[in-house]
Amino acid sequence: MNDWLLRPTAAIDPTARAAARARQRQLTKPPGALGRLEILAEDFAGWQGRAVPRLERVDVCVFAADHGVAARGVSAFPQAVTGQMIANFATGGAAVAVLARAGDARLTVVNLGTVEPLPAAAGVLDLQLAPGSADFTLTPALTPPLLEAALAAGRARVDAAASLFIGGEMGIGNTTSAAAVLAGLLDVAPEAAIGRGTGVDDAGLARKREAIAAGLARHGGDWRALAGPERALAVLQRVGGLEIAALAGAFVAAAQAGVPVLVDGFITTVAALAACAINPGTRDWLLFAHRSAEAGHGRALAALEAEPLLDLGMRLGEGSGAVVALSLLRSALVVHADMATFADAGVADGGGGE
Ligand SMILES: O=C(O)c1ccc[n+]([C@@H]2O[C@H](COP(=O)([O-])O)[C@@H](O)[C@H]2O)c1
Ligand SMILES: Cc1cc2nc[nH]c2cc1C
Repeated sequence: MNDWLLRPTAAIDPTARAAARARQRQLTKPPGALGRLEILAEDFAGWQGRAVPRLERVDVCVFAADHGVAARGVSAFPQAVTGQMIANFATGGAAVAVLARAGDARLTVVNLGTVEPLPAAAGVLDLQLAPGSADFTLTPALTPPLLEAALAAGRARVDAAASLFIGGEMGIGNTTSAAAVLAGLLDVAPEAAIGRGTGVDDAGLARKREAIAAGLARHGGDWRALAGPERALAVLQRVGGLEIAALAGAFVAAAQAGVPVLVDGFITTVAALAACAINPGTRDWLLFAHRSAEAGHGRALAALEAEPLLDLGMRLGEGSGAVVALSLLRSALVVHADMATFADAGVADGGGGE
């Protein structure tokens, strides 16, 4: 079954982290003057087990799926957009594709299940596990075997040779599913978890709240007595979605493989919250790229004690915010690696500590 999910995550190397910190003090700048960039370099040193870490290969994987709950009128866009955007990722016109190209990251697109099967498209891994998830106001979103297959599909996209994994998602209706997962994991009211997604009006927002309330009323009893991994898996199965589960599986697998993850926006952060509930060691391998404009993201970030790098008012998903933040990581690691030390440059140091 899902035994792999509970296997230990990789260890962080405290010696390499300390060596990176010592190196930061020798670089030609006042101590701490590069702020959070210094911490990022130290984080990567601990993850990579070397004082001078490098971003050699960045993998971006966009997981796409349809959502039965879209039938409740919870999105500003028609369901067909999920499949249409999959093609746009593959042909390179979507934001994340453009950004990945510019940012020297490798993009993979995985279709986990759309209502309309995709025409064969070059560059898409078309798994089509099911025609999307079921409408969770009526039945569980996923069957247990589908949940297992989606988690495994995420795991299969993680390559231990990558220096960084970015998970993206695409799925019309998925802010409703993600909000339901968030509400289920944290036991918060739908109001605290929802936002306008692709831009629903007040009536659409009310339909989202009602759909989530109906989902919680129908399924909440199945998980309320549970805790830890059992609860997270029950929530994902009852009210989640294929791409949310795949992201959670990928995040756990990345932490187990020793590959750090740069988490994107609302849906991916909810998947990260589920991943950490399933396997708490996952948290040590997560960095958070940005604060999405989606109301509800703050709740998920707070639960993970995450302080994202950027706040740009983005709410696109796809992994786009994470690929934007990738340039910050590159800056952090290049100054750490290539700046002159006080000794190299013949610059007088301050003589003291931080
Ligand atoms: O990542 C985010 O923070 C985010 C916030 C709002 C919307 N989205 C994207 O918009 C789609 C879901 O919106 P909706 O309104 O259909 O639920 C889905 O494809 C997501 O990638 C993503
Ligand atoms: C056009 C469009 C692009 C997206 N990318 C991620 N979610 C999306 C939703 C829409 C509607």
